[in-house]
Amino acid sequence: MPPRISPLKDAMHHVVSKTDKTFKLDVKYINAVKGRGLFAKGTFCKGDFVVEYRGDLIKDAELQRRRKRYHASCAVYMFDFKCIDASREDGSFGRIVNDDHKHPNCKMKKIDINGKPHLCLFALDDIKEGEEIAYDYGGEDYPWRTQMTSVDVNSV
Ligand SMILES: C[S@@+](CC[C@H](N)C(=O)[O-])C[C@H]1O[C@@H](n2cnc3c(N)ncnc32)[C@H](O)[C@@H]1O
Repeated sequence: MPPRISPLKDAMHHVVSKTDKTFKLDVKYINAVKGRGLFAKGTFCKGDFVVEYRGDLIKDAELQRRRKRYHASCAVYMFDFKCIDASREDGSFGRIVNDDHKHPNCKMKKIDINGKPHLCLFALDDIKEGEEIAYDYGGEDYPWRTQMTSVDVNSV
């Protein structure tokens, strides 16, 4: 087996080259509620770098300005730690990752590269082929966390 590349070096490589792991990840349509999701088409080991949440790094004043301008369905793509605005459909994979606050398999971490912060997802556990990539979006009460789907209703 080839030696494992350090997750941080791997993340830096993908951040700098603005590339996603297209050989290990796939975007698939799930359903009308969730929309699309990102799925593993290879395996990941616990700790591995998975994907960058790529977008425009914007300041607070610009964040407030864009929030007023955007429809709610776009505003949810804005990851607010400073703010990464990933609302533009640019074909990148990070913006497709859905929320799972109960059983996330990835964790978002901020890493600084060349003096700029970047948001990257790292595997919390080993991830099997076919698993959906998901992380905990954070504390907000997002509507989908309380809404029951027809799948939930049928299993009650
Ligand atoms: C950053 S986007 C994720 C990608 C999105 N699913 C797509 O198709 O572009 C966030 C949006 O995905 C949906 N979403 C994310 N996690 C979800 C979940 N656990 N259940 C239902 N919808 C979810 C919500 O519509 C949310 O506004």
